[in-house]
Amino acid sequence: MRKNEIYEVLCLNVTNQGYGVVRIDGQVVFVPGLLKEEKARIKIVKVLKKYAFGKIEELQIVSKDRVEPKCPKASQCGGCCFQHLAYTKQLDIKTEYVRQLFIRNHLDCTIKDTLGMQDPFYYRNKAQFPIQVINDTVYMGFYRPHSNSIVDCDSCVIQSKEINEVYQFIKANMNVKSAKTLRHVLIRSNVQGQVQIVFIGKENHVDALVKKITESFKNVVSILFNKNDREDNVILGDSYRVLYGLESMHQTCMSQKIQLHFKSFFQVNSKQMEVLYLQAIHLANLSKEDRVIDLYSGVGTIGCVIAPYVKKVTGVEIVPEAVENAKKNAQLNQLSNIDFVCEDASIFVQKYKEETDVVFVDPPRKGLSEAGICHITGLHPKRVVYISCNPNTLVRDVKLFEETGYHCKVVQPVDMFCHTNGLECVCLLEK
Ligand SMILES: C[S@@+](CC[C@H](N)C(=O)[O-])C[C@H]1O[C@@H](n2cnc3c(N)ncnc32)[C@H](O)[C@@H]1O
Repeated sequence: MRKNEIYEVLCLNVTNQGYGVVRIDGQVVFVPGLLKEEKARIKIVKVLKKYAFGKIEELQIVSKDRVEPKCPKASQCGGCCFQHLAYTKQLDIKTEYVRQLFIRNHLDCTIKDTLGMQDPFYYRNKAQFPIQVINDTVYMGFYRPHSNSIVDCDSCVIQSKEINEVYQFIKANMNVKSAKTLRHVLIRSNVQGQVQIVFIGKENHVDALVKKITESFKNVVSILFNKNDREDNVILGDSYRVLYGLESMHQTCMSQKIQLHFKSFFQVNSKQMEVLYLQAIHLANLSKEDRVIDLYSGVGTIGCVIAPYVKKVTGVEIVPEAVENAKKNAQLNQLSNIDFVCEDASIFVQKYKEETDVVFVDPPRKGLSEAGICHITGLHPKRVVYISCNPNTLVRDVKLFEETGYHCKVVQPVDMFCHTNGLECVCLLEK
């Protein structure tokens, strides 16, 4: 097989990344956007040792599950790889992906169907728009897949309406001088419709724009400049200046008030966050006698939600601003049985000696370390509830838990990231 060759193919399956899978002379070829049972004329664009990539030239037989993407840029932007597929089928692909992962790893547990959204659009409460200036023209939008070039977008159908409105205003009023010193604009919204904006870059030339924004939008409650002159891909720098309002905004989770610093983590889908945490609480089967550890606690969202049902919660988080928020959130919600520690979670569990009934873990994508798992199981909790945004590291870690005598009973996938390849899972591990 060679680059630029044309083939007529039948799509056998779709991966969790939205790539159609075809076989040509026994070799696997991945074709972005092609759906199961579709026939197409494809062009080979890249040939590697074990597989190749193709692109659709002409669709000859179209799947009944194909839908018109709501976003005109869906096929160019790297954000949504499934907008062309009926939403219920997206959920099936996500469930099947998790099921196959567990089967391949010889893990015998119940994988439930993915819980999706009634309305899977305009759900995100956080967007990071990259900015570039090319030939004195400002480009803002999202990165193309596997690239640093920007697909210029005027709106995004998975971001909240408030984020879209403020983004469009910023884009329309951004001049070349300001844009040249910026890398990203981060915009967050909450369920009350309030908005926080963080301009990220080398120098602050946005004061005039900030004035225009605050004159035009009463719901913008916080604007910051975050200095980032790093050469790598890390979006936020260390130092910042508040340009308007405060450095935190408020969110809510299951009627708990959550103060959120712009550097702190918060689930990007507020509705599905509640679905996920309800599942986690259900699996944890909490009682008033339970002493709970909430590892990777962020701004204390899970801790604050479960505190009324248990004896005591200890949250552990590494980002100092998030821990500050978490302590404030305990006060805001009048919770006296919860405290927060600013420490690396695996170091904390290594030293911790107190009786523990339930451990919640909600780590970043890379999951837990082997030593961390060993120290968690060394506390002999009755139940571990593992929330994960990466099914691959979840499976790896579940295998390690199983080696120590904990058994994974059930995994519940929740679609937090509709139309994209992201997926959140919550699972219960018990002795
Ligand atoms: C997926 S978020 C979960 C946050 C929180 N449970 C929630 O629901 O909002 C992961 C959190 O782990 C924190 N984190 C990352 N590495 C850590 C470590 N080594 N020890 C403790 N916390 C860590 C991050 O700052 C982030 O707040």
